[in-house]
Amino acid sequence: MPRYAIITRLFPFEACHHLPGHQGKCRRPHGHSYQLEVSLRGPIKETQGLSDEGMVLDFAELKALVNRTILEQLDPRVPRGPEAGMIEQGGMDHNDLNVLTGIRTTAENLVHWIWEALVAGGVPEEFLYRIRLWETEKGYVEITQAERGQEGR
Ligand SMILES: Nc1nc2c(c(=O)[nH]1)N=C([C@H](O)[C@H](O)COP(=O)(O)OP(=O)(O)OP(=O)(O)O)CN2
Ligand SMILES: [Zn+2]
Repeated sequence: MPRYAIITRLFPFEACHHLPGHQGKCRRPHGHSYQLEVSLRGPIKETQGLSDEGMVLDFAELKALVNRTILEQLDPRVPRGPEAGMIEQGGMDHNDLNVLTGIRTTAENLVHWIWEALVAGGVPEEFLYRIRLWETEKGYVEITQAERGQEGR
């Protein structure tokens, strides 16, 4: 019987967003120091002599996957979308999650967007265990297979 484990790596990033129509302060553009936590659950590899013997997935591989599929698009030095020109004209110098994702950027919606981006980027969905996104130091949203409607698949 294979032994299983859950591995988690943290990915801090800076970005701005706003929530149109929000009754509080969040309707205006503002920045957050987000902290993304990506957790995978899988069998511990047992093949002797391989670099990843005793691992579910090398943290370096997980880092490369998340960088490629999510964080490289969020790099504030890489403006995206039609608003990119604003930066040269003295506009926002953070990535704007509203522009990048095209969704209403609540933390709830963002964790589902991140889940889907990771799967589209090649992370096997059955290995995705939890996506947790800290929007502030005090508040986070997380989803697991259950919230994706995939428990027991
Ligand atoms: N369920 C959710 N509620 C809120 C979200 C969200 O994504 N999901 N987002 C916001 C805003 O983006 C806001 O920037 C963060 O809210 P809040 O915790 O109120 O921010 P502060 O840390 O600045 O709170 P203080 O109490 O003023 O320190 C709002 N709600
Ligand atoms: Zn916010």
